Amino acid sequence: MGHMIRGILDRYALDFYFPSIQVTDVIEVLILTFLIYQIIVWIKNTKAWMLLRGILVLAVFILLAVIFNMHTILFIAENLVTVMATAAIVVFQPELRRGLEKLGERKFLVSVVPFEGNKEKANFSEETREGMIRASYAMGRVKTGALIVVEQAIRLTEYESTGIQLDCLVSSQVLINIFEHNTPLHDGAIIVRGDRIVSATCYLPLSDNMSISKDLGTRHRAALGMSEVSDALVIVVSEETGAVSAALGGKLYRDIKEDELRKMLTEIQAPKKEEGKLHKFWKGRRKNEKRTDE
Ligand SMILES: Nc1ncnc2c1ncn2[C@@H]1O[C@H](COP(=O)(O)OP(=O)(O)OP(=O)(O)O)[C@@H](O)[C@H]1O
Repeated sequence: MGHMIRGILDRYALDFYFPSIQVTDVIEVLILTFLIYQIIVWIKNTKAWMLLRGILVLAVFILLAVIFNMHTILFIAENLVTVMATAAIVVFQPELRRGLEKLGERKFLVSVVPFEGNKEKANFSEETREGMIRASYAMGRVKTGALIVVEQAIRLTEYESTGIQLDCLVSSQVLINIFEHNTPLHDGAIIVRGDRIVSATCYLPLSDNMSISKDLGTRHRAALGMSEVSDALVIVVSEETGAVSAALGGKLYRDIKEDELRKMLTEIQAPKKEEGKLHKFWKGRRKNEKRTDE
């Protein structure tokens, strides 16, 4: 039996080419699979999906031009390839940047490099969350405009530096005071990191989303823009209507109720649930420091 199998193998199998597979080859395949998967997900979730469909339509036209020997179309297509590649990079700069930032995000790193998970993430406490909610709806009732950026894994240092540096615990009173009309800090956005306000009067990038409602002005566009280039949750209170909205992941959730905002704020830092209560209470405070609403 053994002789028979060996005979069959000698006769047929030896004609095949079996490359020797090294460990690095397996790693290479895994890396490529992962990258291709990420690129496909990225394409699906961004404007790049529309670009891809556009490219497919163009490809069909070019194929027809090849089949029917349309030289002029082929000449134009050949010369436009480089220009179009450069244009795509310029048009999709925010998405490309977001994609690269995502690679560096802690959530992603934790799954690949386990020790990253031990690093401190600037989470906020329940008091901070409630302070932000209370202040937002209190400002909404008296139609005071506000823009609150709640930082997550992506550091917003670049935007922080456009404003006035602060270092103070979040409380509803402080927030209401900051956004009070005709005060030096009311214009622009504030950035909240963990339990502290780190900057006020910050300038945020404006979204160029064409589908955003025409009745929304630059405050809402800035909130949406910030959520497109980062993982931050941006709370916006309209000066015109008093409505509270929130922008997250490039989407604007308009005129949301208190409970919805609470849910969003809770969900963005879901892993925090595992932490001890005492740790939550003290995080972000200096020794003997108290909130104004305590
Ligand atoms: N790029 C920006 N970054 C930060 N804040 C901004 C930015 N653009 C506008 N703002 C804030 O928004 C205010 C202007 O709001 P505007 O009335 O244009 O917006 P809106 O979306 O219609 O909001 P509202 O409903 O409150 O009127 C500015 O005074 C400023 O405080």
